[in-house]
Amino acid sequence: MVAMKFPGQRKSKHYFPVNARDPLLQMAQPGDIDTAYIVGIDQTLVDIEASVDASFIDRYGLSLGHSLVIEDDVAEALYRELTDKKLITHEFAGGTIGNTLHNYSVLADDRSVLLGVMCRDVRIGSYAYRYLCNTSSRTDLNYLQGVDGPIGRCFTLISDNGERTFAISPGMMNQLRPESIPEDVIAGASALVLTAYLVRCKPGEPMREATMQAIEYAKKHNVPVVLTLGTRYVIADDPQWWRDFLRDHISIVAMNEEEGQALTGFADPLAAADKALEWVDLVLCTAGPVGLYMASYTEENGKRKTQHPLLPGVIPEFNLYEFSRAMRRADCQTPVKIYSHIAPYMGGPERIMNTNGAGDGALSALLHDIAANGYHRTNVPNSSKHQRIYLTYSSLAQVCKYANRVSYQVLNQHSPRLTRGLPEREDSLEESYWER
Ligand SMILES: Nc1ncnc2c1ncn2[C@@H]1O[C@H](COP(=O)(O)OP(=O)(O)OP(=O)(O)O)[C@@H](O)[C@H]1O
Ligand SMILES: Nc1nc2c(ncn2[C@@H]2O[C@H](CO)[C@@H](O)[C@H]2O)c(=O)[nH]1
Repeated sequence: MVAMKFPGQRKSKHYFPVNARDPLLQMAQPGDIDTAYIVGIDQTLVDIEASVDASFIDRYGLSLGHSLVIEDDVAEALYRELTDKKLITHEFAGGTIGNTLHNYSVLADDRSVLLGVMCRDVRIGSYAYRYLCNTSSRTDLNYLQGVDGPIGRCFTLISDNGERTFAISPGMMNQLRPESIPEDVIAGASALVLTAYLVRCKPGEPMREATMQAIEYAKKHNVPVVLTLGTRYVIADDPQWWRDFLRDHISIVAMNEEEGQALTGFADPLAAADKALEWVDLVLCTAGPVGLYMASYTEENGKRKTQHPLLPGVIPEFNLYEFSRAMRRADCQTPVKIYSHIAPYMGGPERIMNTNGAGDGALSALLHDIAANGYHRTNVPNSSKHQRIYLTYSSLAQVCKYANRVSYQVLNQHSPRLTRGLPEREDSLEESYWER
């Protein structure tokens, strides 16, 4: 069996995946090597990207920056106008969790499992076909539930100012049934990944129940549940409902600063991340050109001081213990909160191709680190790294670096799905660095 690619070396200057050289790992018998994987649920969607003017958004009853579900007749009219005027620029496999799992599999060179629907009979050239062709071969699609109808379409409408507006034509994307959630697949996963979009379905559509079924299995088998928040409007509809949902079901939340504000009332991403720790164990909050923040818990006795400069913020010197590894609060005897921040990698790309999926990319990196921890724990259980039950393999500071690096990679390409893994050697580092 091939070993999973590990997230990075213990060196702070750069962050990229390399094969683990842990001698203990090499001693393990091949039969002992167990794989770690991530499972997620998504609405199976293709992104149909087009550049439009403001009047287009108004004409179809959409709302700028929002992701709205549209009726079939509106979708047909909209699609016809886009094709007639030749406005469609790209068509990709999409869906926020599909993207995240694909990116995870590309980064880890390892298995992820996608749960959702797929057309029972796939026609060559159809959107379903395109979805399958544009998903990593390491993403296991064998558990998809067959449906007799189309997958969803996500019209990704880019305005002159670069703002994206999503119009979702759902097709059969919300027809995933609770019986289609395999308990053993959830039980063996390092994490279950969900999006807030999953609970946005019409009465009678089973997606929400299927999601709740997966959450129930994850809780039963102590698998951390990860939620990414979608857009701020989904949260702003009923912030208290979401706070309760996080408190009751979620270990890890990923959001951008706007979603963070809708959830917590705090516009400052560090304040929002800190507030969210009331409900969950680990927070990833991306903040566009400001970079990203992470917040979590660790054991008082095991906390580690940073060697980086201390940073100012709503919590002074908040990054003091960022060299600590994240833990679930319930696994700490004396939990202490830890925080970290990182500015965009290399100051951000010279030219941003597309910010679509930059946040999802950051989440894939975090998931890779979590799965690497599960992999290492299974294969080297006596390692000092597992004296406590940690959530991440690396320190919060290191995970921030990795997440940030992956976001940069997504910003540098057009599609939200990585076309390849990170380079083994960063061009930005001088030759002597590699000669150690
Ligand atoms: N304008 C920018 N300049 C530099 N870096 C950026 C910029 N926008 C985004 N980034 C990088 O990408 C990361 C994620 O960006 P952002 O906060 O925009 O994600 P998001 O809104 O969740 O994206 P999406 O919902 O499309 O996945 C940031 O943490 C930062 O590292
Ligand atoms: N699952 C899901 N993904 C969405 C929705 N709206 C937008 N996205 C995805 O969000 C991604 C960008 O983060 C795009 O690739 C879209 O496909 C939705 O309602 N559900």
